Amino acid sequence: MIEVRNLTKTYMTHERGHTLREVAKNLIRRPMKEITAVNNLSFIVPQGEMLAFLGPNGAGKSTTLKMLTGVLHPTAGEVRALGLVPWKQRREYVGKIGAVFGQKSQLLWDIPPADAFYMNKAIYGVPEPEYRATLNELVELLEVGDVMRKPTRQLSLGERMKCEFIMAMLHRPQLVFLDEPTIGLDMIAKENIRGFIRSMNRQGVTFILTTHDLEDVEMLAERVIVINHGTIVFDDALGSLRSRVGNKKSVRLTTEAAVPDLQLQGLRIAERLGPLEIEVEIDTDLLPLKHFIRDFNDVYGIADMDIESIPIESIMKELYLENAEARSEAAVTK
Ligand SMILES: Nc1ncnc2c1ncn2[C@@H]1O[C@H](COP(=O)(O)OP(=O)(O)OP(=O)(O)O)[C@@H](O)[C@H]1O
Repeated sequence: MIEVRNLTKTYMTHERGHTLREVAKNLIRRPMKEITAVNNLSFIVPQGEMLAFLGPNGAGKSTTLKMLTGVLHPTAGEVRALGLVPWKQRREYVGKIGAVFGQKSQLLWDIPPADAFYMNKAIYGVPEPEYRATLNELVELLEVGDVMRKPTRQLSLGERMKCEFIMAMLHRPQLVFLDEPTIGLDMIAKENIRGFIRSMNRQGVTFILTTHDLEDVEMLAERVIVINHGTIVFDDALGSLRSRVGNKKSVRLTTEAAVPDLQLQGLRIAERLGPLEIEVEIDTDLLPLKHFIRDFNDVYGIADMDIESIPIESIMKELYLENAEARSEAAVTK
């Protein structure tokens, strides 16, 4: 469905200079600097997949998405999506894809979503019976029958996001790009939107999701691609992201005696939350939980304890840091 091969994008920007002298000099002759935002990306997304495309700020996600949606021309490489080259066959391509950007609205502030939907019907040339059937299905799924006739500016953020999804899905796109689709929503609205995405995915719609909300990723994605500095640092099933860091647990403890700074294999003190409260990270392959609990109880007295799997946030942080360390080592050996 989507085939990306050696995709690269470099931007040319003006160098500003750091010192006053440099800034003054650069006013006369502005030297150019090349930034490689996306560096030789290759991956395939099969039809019906729910892919999370993640990375820290500045990793190159938006640049990649802009090329995949046909907004930007790449510097090098190829993309074939739905049988088309996005930036070359843009008109035909946009008729087949959808996009929801949590921070950008496709609705019109002063008119009700119902009217904006009708406008989209005309833009995409959706025949009346198909439009009615799709609209009814989506309105029922998202429960927006009443709200879609109010002016958009009167809607709550949750109601508006549901309408944004209807707007994006009315022409029945086979491929949908989501950028921070649940940003700012409360838990119930988030769950509604996620349920809707899952039900569309069950109908065969492919989703590419970019987000900094890792709960969205855990609730939705089957596969995760992580990029950093424009290159892929991870591409596998969501489950493998967890197993990558081994069998680690996060344990929050309240003890009767203070726990000193320990050097114990398989244990890392992650945070001191109070004089008798700490959070530790345990690699259970090196330090089995039952040994940890027995020994800690004997020495410090466990008054209370909470054990959880390492949150996906920590796994991602580790992945980003690992990559940064590898890059700085490579820079030193150059
Ligand atoms: N139009 C542009 N001109 C010059 N540099 C750019 C331009 N757009 C992006 N960049 C640079 O390219 C790199 C990748 O940016 P991009 O916006 O793709 O990252 P991102 O992963 O989407 O980040 P974020 O999560 O913060 O949105 C950054 O270093 C950014 O400063």
